[in-house]
Amino acid sequence: MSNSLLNTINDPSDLRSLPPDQLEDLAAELRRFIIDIVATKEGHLGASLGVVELTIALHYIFNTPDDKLVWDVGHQAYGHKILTGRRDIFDTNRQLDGISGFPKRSESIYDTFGTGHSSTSISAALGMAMASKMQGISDRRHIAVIGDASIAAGMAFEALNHTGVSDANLLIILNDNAIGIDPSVGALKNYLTRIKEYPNHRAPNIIKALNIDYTGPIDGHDLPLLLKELERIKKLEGPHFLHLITTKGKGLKKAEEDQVRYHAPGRFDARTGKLIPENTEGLPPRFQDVFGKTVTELAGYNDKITAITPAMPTGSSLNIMMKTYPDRAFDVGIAEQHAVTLAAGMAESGMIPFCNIYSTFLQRAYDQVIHDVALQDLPVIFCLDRAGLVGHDGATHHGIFDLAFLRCIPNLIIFAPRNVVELRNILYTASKGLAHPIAIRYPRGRGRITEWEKPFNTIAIGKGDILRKGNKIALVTIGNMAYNVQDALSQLTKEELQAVSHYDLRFLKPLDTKMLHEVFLEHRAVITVEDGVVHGGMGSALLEFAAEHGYKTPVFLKGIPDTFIEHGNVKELFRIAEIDEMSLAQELKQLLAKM
Ligand SMILES: Cc1ncc(C[n+]2csc(CCOP(=O)(O)OP(=O)(O)O)c2C)c(N)n1
Ligand SMILES: CC(=O)[C@@H](O)[C@H](O)COP(=O)(O)O
Ligand SMILES: [Mg+2]
Repeated sequence: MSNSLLNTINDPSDLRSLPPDQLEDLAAELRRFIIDIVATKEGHLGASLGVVELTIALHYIFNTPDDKLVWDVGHQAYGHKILTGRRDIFDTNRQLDGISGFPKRSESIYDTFGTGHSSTSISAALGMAMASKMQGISDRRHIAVIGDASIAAGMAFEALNHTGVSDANLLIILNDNAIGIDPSVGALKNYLTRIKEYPNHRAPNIIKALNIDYTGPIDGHDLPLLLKELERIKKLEGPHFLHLITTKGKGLKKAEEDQVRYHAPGRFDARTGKLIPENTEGLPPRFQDVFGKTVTELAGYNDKITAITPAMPTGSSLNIMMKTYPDRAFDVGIAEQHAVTLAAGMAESGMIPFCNIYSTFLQRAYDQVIHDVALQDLPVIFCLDRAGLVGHDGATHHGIFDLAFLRCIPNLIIFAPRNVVELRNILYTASKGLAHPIAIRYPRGRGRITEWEKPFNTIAIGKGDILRKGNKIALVTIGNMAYNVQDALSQLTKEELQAVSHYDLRFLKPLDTKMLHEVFLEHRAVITVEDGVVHGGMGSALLEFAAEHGYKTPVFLKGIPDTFIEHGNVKELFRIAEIDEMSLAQELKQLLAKM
């Protein structure tokens, strides 16, 4: 297929000059363009394919960028990027120094609001619409496009509640494909299914009941119908809600058939859609799978064990337990705040809840961790997946703040396993019952240990590990940073190596004070290495310890600097943060040369 239409569109004004009867051909070209690039460059696929017609219709009918368009999550905005001046650089999507996989204000005037975390679009677009009113701009339109899984989150409900009493010019478009990453859940999903199946049934319409004008449900792939509806709604004042039914993965048969797998499928054959299998034979397991398998195994020994995920059963591998023990493992939808307090409630009633949340999404539930869990000292077991630098999702998704924002919370134990065996053992230790809540943070992807299904061992709370002893410099790491340091050490000479100790702190809280006294008493310099922000994280904890005990030993903090780290592969990002093996080896050599 040639891109004869797509190649003429350098921004939406070019699109608006096309006659409407060419838009369906354009949709086919745009869909093919997305498939061809994502097939080799990877990224999110199904969501963008599902909104191709909507994307064209929005930019055709509305006067973007003057009219403001906000995409929720933003993983479906590839078509939007391609039509708004980024066609020729779309092959850099999610790569180091390339464009972001999400809308980003610094990237384009068409990206009105940065996203990545879900359910923000209605609030943001309502804010813009209210601002337009206050500024006397009456002809500007504001549109939020939100998915059926994202609209079920608390924040979206809060925004709808406000929208219903506002006279702002806001159009909320619900892109309802009945799936998030995994199938959508909950009573709202059931309600949406009912109104799709029986559009004329007499149950009160929730949206209308909130005083918001409702249209739909209509077929979101029917371009002429979409154009007609948007043209009509555009002329109306006040808040409106348009309910679209779409198919995630539309236009690529395999993506339509296996919507979970094709949310972000990795590499695939652009013609057939067939996945290009990764050769994983002999590779160590992913941290998430060790979590999923171990928690399921533990649940088999103890029927008080429960587990919760806010909308990430596949990503967290909790789907393993959900299959085996469907009565004790719950997907609560995109509802991180609820997930945390639900776990607190279960802990209060004597259950042993494992609450698995991606580190970055726990940011949503900070107050719940403090107010509902830690303050009441309820022994919830937080399993924080995707901690540290996650790679291509970039700044919105790196789990780099957790150590800093959790460290200041009383009662909370904080542990980072350096490998999957430690992860397995801490899950076991926590399942036996702790006196306090615990946060266990572990990274995206695979570790280095293949043999992981060993008999369980109890981990002593607050106890670090001495990995090697030297006499001049103490390296202190947490979590899988131990391996970056081990790789750096392999680059030292024998003589240099003798001067270096390596300590794995393991517990950021409570600190292993005995080990830390040894660190400060027996070395002339300390280097801390963490895959979290340096301000407030493990390095800061050691500085506080040193100050409290009057140690004057210089401490050098290595970690994520005070800037947002963008997207790229994890190795590239380690390099940027200077916590890769080369940077660490260089730092060590320079320091040793001065001693
Ligand atoms: C706060 C938050 N929690 C979880 C996620 C992970 N996540 C990304 S997309 C997605 C599903 C979104 O589903 P939906 O809104 O229906 O959009 P679709 O993918 O179907 O277009 C989830 C759970 C997120 N981005 N933000
Ligand atoms: C858009 C979004 O938030 C998710 O799709 C996220 O990209 C998943 O990340 P993982 O690939 O690490 O599960
Ligand atoms: Mg959806």
